[in-house]
Amino acid sequence: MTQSVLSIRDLTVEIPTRHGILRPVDGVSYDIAPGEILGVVGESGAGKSMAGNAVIGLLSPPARIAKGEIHVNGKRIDHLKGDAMRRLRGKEIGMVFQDPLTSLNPLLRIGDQLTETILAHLDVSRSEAEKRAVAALDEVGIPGAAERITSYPHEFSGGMRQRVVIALALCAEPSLIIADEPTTALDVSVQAQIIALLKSLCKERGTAVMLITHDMGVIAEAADRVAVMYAGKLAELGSVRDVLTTPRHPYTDGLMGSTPLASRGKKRLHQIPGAMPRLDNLPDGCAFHPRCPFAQDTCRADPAPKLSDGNGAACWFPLSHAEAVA
Ligand SMILES: Nc1ncnc2c1ncn2[C@@H]1O[C@H](COP(=O)(O)OP(=O)(O)OP(=O)(O)O)[C@@H](O)[C@H]1O
Repeated sequence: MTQSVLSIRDLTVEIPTRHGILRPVDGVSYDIAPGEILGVVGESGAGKSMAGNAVIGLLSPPARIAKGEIHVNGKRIDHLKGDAMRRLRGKEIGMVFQDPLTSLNPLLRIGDQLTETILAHLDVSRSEAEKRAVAALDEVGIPGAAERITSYPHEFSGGMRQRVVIALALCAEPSLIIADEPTTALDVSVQAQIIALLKSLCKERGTAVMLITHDMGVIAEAADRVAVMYAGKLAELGSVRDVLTTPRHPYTDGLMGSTPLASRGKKRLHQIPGAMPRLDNLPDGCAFHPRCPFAQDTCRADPAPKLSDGNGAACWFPLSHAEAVA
């Protein structure tokens, strides 16, 4: 069996507050294989970014990993701090955030940023690093890469800048990319191009991707598997084909109903009523029950069951396909 690039087990992030301990990520487990794109989806506040930030050691205090393990290429990393974590970022884990300007230094030419990143993580000469920097820009579709290498970040359009960020994330040949809403800040017309670029480059190189998005359309376009999060927990996990064609969790079905692309041609729940509960005011039982059209007494009394063998839906009464399309 191929070793997973990323393996998360029972990951729990806690935030101590005056109102008690909040758990924005609560007992989450999944794996990502080489070359696989795992889409992590859910409404705002579901805990998607917290899970990604936990992996790359960028949780803002007082948020902290309270329980669970994170392994990258078989090596446990959840306890790493400072320099050890910084070395891992860039070399083994590349990052693409929503706003390209958070990843790029506005005062440095992009060629220098690429070259320094390559030199920091790969054992190559400066001239080889400079050559690779041009090749990296070329690969992400920056026209005239050899000349644009001397440009500053502000001299690119938003879409082109995100291409530069992808080049920067991939230039040290990491085995894992964490992409957190990589297209949300871009014009609709360039969103699909950036997702297609990320997908093709990672597939070519066998890079694993954790693709965080609120958009089921992006999941349908790019992901191989999908993890649906709700109020810090995994609601559903499975292959994109299974989850999008026959969602088992009523929340997943509702998310699909609000996405024209993902629900095209299918009759689904139209909208999920209400809003996700605040973490300091979670209902008893399954956190989704107040919004669930299928909730029964068990759902109101008992926390949702865990996913069995890491797949399926964390639901007492998962939808049969007949119900999902009724
Ligand atoms: N310092 C904090 N104190 C209390 N709650 C916090 C703090 N930081 C984050 N949270 C809560 O943690 C939860 C998870 O946030 P997270 O950013 O991971 O959500 P998300 O699914 O990525 O949403 P979005 O798409 O809006 O970024 C949210 O409910 C948020 O309000």
